[in-house]
Amino acid sequence: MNQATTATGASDVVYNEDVVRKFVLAATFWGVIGFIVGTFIAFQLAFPALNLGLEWTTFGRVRPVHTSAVIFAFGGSIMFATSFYVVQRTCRAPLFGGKALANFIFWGYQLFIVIAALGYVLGVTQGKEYAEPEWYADLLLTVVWVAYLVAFAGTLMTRRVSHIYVANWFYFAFIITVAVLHLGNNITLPVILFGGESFVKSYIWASGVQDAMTQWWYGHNAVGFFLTAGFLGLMYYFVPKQAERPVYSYRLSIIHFWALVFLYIWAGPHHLHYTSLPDWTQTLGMTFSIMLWMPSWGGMINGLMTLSGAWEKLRTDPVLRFLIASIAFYGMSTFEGPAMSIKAVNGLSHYTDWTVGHVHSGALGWVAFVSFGAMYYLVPKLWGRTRLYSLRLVTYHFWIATIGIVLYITAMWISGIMQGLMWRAYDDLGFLQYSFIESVEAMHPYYVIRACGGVLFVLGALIMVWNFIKTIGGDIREEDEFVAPQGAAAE
Ligand code: HEM
Ligand code: HEM
Ligand SMILES: [Cu+2]
Repeated sequence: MNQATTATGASDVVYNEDVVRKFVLAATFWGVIGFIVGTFIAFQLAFPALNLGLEWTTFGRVRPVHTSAVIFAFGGSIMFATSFYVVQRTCRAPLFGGKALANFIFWGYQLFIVIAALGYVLGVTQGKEYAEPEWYADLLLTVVWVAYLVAFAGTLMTRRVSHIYVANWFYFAFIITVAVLHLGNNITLPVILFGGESFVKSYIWASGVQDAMTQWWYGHNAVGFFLTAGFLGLMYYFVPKQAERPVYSYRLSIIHFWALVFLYIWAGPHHLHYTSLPDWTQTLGMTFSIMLWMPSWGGMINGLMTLSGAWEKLRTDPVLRFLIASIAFYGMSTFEGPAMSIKAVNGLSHYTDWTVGHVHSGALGWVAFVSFGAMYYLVPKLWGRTRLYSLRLVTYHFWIATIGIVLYITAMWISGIMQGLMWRAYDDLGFLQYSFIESVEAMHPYYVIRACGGVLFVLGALIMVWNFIKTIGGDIREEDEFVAPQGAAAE
């Protein structure tokens, strides 16, 4: 495998780096927008006056703008950028389909994002979480995604090395599964086909519990394949690269790959505990979720142990620090998830902020951090600079963002468990001890703390933007870090 990770590009192959550059810029842009919108809705929850009394700016409409901006616009652009970069290099082949296909994918995807976000603000939605876009946007995404599959699989098929590096397995599973999920969860009938007045409105084929199960088969595997498998692909390329070490165990990567893709698909019912979903289905979802802990930690161990023999690099390399911290957060949220999938635990955690805390330890700690690490690696390479403008700024970004995450998730753990306990508290006469609004009031301080965590996370991201602007501009800041690596530790 080592030969694959150290591929530097045979001289006769011209890689398409233009599309990678575009997607890196898009990811940076959408990341900042998504984090700012997240911080805005966090303040809305703390101070409802910020709904501004306008339909377009209410929490309910802005929330999906946040979730889609961070998952699909930011996360998606990262996936396109890194998968295109990695597949070309590890296959020593130019991107299949040429510039035209790559540009179609880029602009088609950006168009999809804008159409989807405009719809949310105007009140157009299917009402399915993470699958809010209506049928016309879904169709556009289908075309773009097929083009993505063609470009990626075509590059694999025209590869000039016999071996397929493990990162590509994860990317490929991500592309295929997201296609299946998207098609399965969006089978709808637009009302206009049946003489309805509205162009935008459609109805999902299923209803009731069948619809709920389809939705959470989708939602859970969006986490499993969009936010996990894809980003594991990223990890398998960029961690060995940045650490300059081979992957710890190639065998482990194959075992945990197959275990992960097999188990994830069945775990969706843990989103529907204690609903009208049949009991056996809930238990099945719980069982598979608990088993899922193992392949998840297999990935974590493989990522962390890649550093064995090179741990001291963590002291001097802040980019590596982002990557390794992300793996630690991945391990944490994939421990918390199986715990929350146990019905007795879920009885407390479900509907509370505990879920939101779990989401963001995965989303901020794992997805965003591993992406920042990859972007810091890529930007100097893609723009032909010898190194980043400033490593010290990377260190600042790391610590500011980490404090932001810690504020976010600890506030949510406390408020979530408090919510759960308040809702189930009875007084001596057997009446509920608290009214719902009392539990809402009790959340206020934690919502303020979470919003402050968001401000720090945004601040860190803006530092990154500044670093990118200077790096792309060709500036280099004289810093001790570069001459005497020990300087970073003394900082
Ligand atoms: C500055 C950083 C961020 C802040 C302040 C923030 C804030 C928020 C808030 C306030 C909510 C609504 C919670 C609720 O309804 O009670 C939310 C939901 C969500 N956010 Fe973020 N967010 C941030 C970054 C991210 C990132 C980077 C991702 C993904 C990569 C993400 C993914 C999500 C998801 C999936 C939900 C829905 C959670 C659920 O339904 O349980 N967020 N966020
Ligand atoms: C072994 C791995 C994992 C398991 C078994 C798991 C399990 C769970 C469970 C039980 C819930 C709460 C469902 C509910 O009460 O409504 C949940 C929610 C969630 N988890 Fe995980 N989790 C895992 C890893 C992750 C990771 C790594 C991420 C992010 C990158 C993530 C993102 C989410 C999101 C976005 C939700 C909220 C869905 C919603 O209600 O909108 N999970 N997860
Ligand atoms: Cu799930």
